[in-house]
Amino acid sequence: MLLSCSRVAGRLGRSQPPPNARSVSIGVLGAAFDKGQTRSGASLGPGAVRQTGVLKDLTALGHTVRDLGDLRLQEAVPAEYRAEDGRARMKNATSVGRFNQQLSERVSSALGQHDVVVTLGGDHSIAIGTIHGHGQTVRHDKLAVLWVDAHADINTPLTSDSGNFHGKPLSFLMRGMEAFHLDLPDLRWCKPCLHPSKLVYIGLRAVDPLERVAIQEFGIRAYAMREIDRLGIDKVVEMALDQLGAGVGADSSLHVSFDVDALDPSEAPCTGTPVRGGLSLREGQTVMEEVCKWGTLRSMDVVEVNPQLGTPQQAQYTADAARHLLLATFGRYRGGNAPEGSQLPRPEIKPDPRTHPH
Ligand SMILES: NC(=[NH2+])NCCC[C@H](N)C(=O)O
Ligand SMILES: [Mn+2]
Ligand SMILES: [Mn+2]
Repeated sequence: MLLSCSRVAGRLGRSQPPPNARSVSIGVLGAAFDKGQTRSGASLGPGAVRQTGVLKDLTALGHTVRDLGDLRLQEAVPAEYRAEDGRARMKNATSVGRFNQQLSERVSSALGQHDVVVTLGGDHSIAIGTIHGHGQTVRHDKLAVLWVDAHADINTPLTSDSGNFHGKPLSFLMRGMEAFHLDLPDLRWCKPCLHPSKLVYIGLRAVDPLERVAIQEFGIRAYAMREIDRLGIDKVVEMALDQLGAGVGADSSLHVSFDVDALDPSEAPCTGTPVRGGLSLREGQTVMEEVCKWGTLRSMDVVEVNPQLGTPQQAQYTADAARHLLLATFGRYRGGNAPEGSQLPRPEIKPDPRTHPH
C-alpha cells in the first residue's frame, strides 16, 4: 500500500490541522447497482451525484480527485436461482455476489493509490464490496465502520423475508454465509471481515424487531434519533468515533457508510425506503466534518440515491444533499465558508404514500 491512513495521521500529528483542511488524494468510484432491492433506479445514483459537479468542487478545495468511473455488472442477465431452489429466497444473489466481488477488488486496489476512496451507490448492498475491499488492505482489527442510516441493515434471511440484500449487508460482513444458512456460491469469496465492536450506528429510526435483538446480542453501539435528540449530534459523533477507535489519538482505518435515507425525506426525498423524522442536512454535515477531523477516514460510500423516485427537481435536490455531505467530509465548511450552489429551491414535497401511508 502506497499510503495508509495511519501514515496520513502520523504525518500530520494529532495537534496539526486535520487532513480535511489539507490536500488529499480522493478516488471516486460509481457503483451503478440496484439489484440489492426491487426498485430500479439506484444504479443511476452515481450519475446524478456526479452531475451536481461535486468532483469539480472537491478539486476546487485543493484535493486531487480522480474519477475511477462506474462499475456495473457486465453480464446482461446473470443466472439467478429458480423459485424451487431455497436459495431463491435471497433475490439476485448471483448479481449481488458477482458485482460486490468486483467492487471489493476495485476498492482495495484504489486504496493503494488514494488517501480516501469514495463510492457512490447504488443500493446499500454495495457496502458488502466496499467494506470487504477496505478490509483487505488493513489488519483485521483495524477496520472500523460508522453506519449512518435510518435502518440497521443487519437482517438475515431468517429475520426478514424481504429477500433484499440491501437490508442485510452487515450480517454478511460480520458473519458471512453462516448468518445466512444458505450456500450462495457467488458470495463465497466474502469472508467475515468486520467485528461487531468495530461498528457504530447513527440515525436509526426504522429497526426491525429481530434486528433489535441482533444489535443487543452483539453489543453493537447504536445512536438512534432519540439519542441524537438527547445528546446532540456533536456529542454523538464524538462518542461514536471514540468507540470506533477513530477519533482523537486513534489508529483505526475508518469506513463511513452513509445511506441518504438517514437524512430526513425533506432533504433527500428520492430514496427507496424513506422514513420521516430523520437527520437534518446540517446534522449529516456535522457527522462528516467530525469524521474527517481525525485523519482516520479511508473509505466512504453514499448510497440509496434513486433519481427515478420523484420529480427531476427532487432528484437533483437529493443528489445535491449527497454533494453537501461530501463537501463536508473534505473540508468545505470548516472556517465558515459559504457553500456555492447551495441555494437550490426546496422542491415541493407531496405526501408520499410510502412515508404517509394513511
Ligand atoms: N439500505 C436500506 N435502505 N435498507 C432498508 C431495509 C429495510 C428493511 N429493514 C429490510 O430489511 O428490508
Ligand atoms: Mn436506510
Ligand atoms: Mn441502508
